[in-house]
Amino acid sequence: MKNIRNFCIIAHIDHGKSTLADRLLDFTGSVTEREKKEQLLDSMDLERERGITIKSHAIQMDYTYKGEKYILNLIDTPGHVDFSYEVSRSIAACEGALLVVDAAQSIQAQTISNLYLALENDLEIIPVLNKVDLPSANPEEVTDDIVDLLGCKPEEVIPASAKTGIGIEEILSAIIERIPPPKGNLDEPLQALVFDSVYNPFRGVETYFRVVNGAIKKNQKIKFVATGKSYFADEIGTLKLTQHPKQAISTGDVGYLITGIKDAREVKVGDTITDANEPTKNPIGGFEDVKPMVFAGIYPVDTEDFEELRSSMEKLQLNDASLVFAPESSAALGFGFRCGFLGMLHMEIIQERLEREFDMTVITTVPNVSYHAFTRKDPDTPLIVNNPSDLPDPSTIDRVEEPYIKATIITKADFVGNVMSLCIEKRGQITNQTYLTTERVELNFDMPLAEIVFDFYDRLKTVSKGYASFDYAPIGMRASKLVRVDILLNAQPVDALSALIHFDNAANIGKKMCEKLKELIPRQQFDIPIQAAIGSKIISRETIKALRKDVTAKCYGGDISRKRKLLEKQKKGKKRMRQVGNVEIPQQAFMAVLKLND
Ligand SMILES: Nc1nc2c(ncn2[C@@H]2O[C@H](COP(=O)(O)OP(=O)(O)OP(=O)(O)O)[C@@H](O)[C@H]2O)c(=O)[nH]1
Repeated sequence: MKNIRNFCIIAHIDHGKSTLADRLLDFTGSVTEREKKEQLLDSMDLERERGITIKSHAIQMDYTYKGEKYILNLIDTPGHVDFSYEVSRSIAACEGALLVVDAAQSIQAQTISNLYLALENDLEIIPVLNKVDLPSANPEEVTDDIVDLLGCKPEEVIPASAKTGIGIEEILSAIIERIPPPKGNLDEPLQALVFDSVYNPFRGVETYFRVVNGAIKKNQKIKFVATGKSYFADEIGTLKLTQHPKQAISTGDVGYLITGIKDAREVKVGDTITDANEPTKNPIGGFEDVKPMVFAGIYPVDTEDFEELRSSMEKLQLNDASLVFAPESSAALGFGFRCGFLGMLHMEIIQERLEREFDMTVITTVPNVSYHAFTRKDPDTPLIVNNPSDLPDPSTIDRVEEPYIKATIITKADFVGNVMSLCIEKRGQITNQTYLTTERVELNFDMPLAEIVFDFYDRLKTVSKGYASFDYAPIGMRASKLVRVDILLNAQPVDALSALIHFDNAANIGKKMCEKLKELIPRQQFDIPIQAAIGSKIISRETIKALRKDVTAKCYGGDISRKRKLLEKQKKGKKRMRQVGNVEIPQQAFMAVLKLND
């Protein structure tokens, strides 16, 4: 055990976490040339394309230092706020962390939020100043920033380049010298922390764990504490680039477990694995059931594909336990599902996977958060509203609560004014402002989560010319004056376009919605009035003028093949349109509310 080191890499997005991981694997000889791929730890196609690590994995390296053999377990952490609970459990499985900071970008919002998570778990922090090879690098200044942030000595910051290999050996020495070996007792009953799981269509769910006390043995009968279910450990082993089956994994070490579980929901990140016959009395703390934060309706473009969509969603859920869904019906869209996601990125991933892996064409409605409505009749019991159209009659409502977050934004001093105006417009209340240096400022706001879902990232980037980083954490529910704004097309309410909006912004947003929809909905053969309403009160109106649209008119009947081509083209253009009443609505229109400021 004294020769084991468990560590993770924490960094702001793009500061070089994956590249550094690759370099460490290279240097310790954990990868053969043949196995070398550019981003070794990111295995899902989608991840590779997006360049972000969505699912955390672990990898074991052997390294000889001063004549002694060491086992280094690198636990990879996802780099996006949607997956912050998984990050926290990966961090909990380690004794130390490499804090990677880009020498040109310095400290960013995610650097700080991840650092706090690591400090809460008492991790030893090794600061790494990455990308020193860049001409734009500012090593002295950024080292000062790191020293200020951590209160460490300048010589503790390791200058490195994950690209050229500078500093890699120093990092490995620091991992061994500075990170303490795991503590724990081999004679106690088994206690292992689940920090990740991956679905494998052939072998079932692979559970990644860190043994805190005792040992896990092949064929042992084990139990998951939170779910209460027992299984046999069919296979256990350590993770190199491939899996290496073992007879036992002991205190302090990291490994994988295969039990034949076929449903991802049976393995919960943060759960404790113990012996079924001699269970531990102390499950590992910090377990939470992950709760979806963002909801949206997903509907098949072709109403006949509902059952196929259901089976695709069920299959997706088998390997992504954080996806939740329930059937719903919409007057406008027919039968579909109300789905819960960890965040906006998670939602995009699910939508893309439905299309790529299951060949489904779907319509997604405007995402919203989960509200609590309290009625006058029963002002103590919250009614959970995951769909704006489920909000009870306003006359019966006592109050509505919405989820709030604490936002951390780091920007340049020049942009503080812009960022503040944006956050205030988004109903934020500033709670703190700290100058990290004379140039860089950290701002904290309490804000409604719903405002982040709506176009916040893009606006933040624009107002700060790209010089702002952003991270957030939920801080609970707060009462807000929210009203439901409905949209009527041709005098027919389209439930899928309803949104809950703060009373003060309702008139403005209603108006912008109507204008945006006018842009997005193609002209048809009759006038289409677009109205926004609160209850029975119309707050805004636009009209789409009629157009007799005959795409073949230009062809003078001459060339038939050209005519056919045009008709084909028109047919294709119809994909992702939904007929609501007698109006055709394209997919973008359902997301219009997200794009009001374009
Ligand atoms: N010049 C230079 N570029 C680097 C260095 N390390 C990483 N990069 C580049 O920086 C970019 C981001 O690196 P990644 O390793 O993907 O960053 P990451 O932190 O893993 O990013 P996420 O997985 O998206 O969180 C890539 O284009 C790398 O090639 C370095 O030391 N020097």
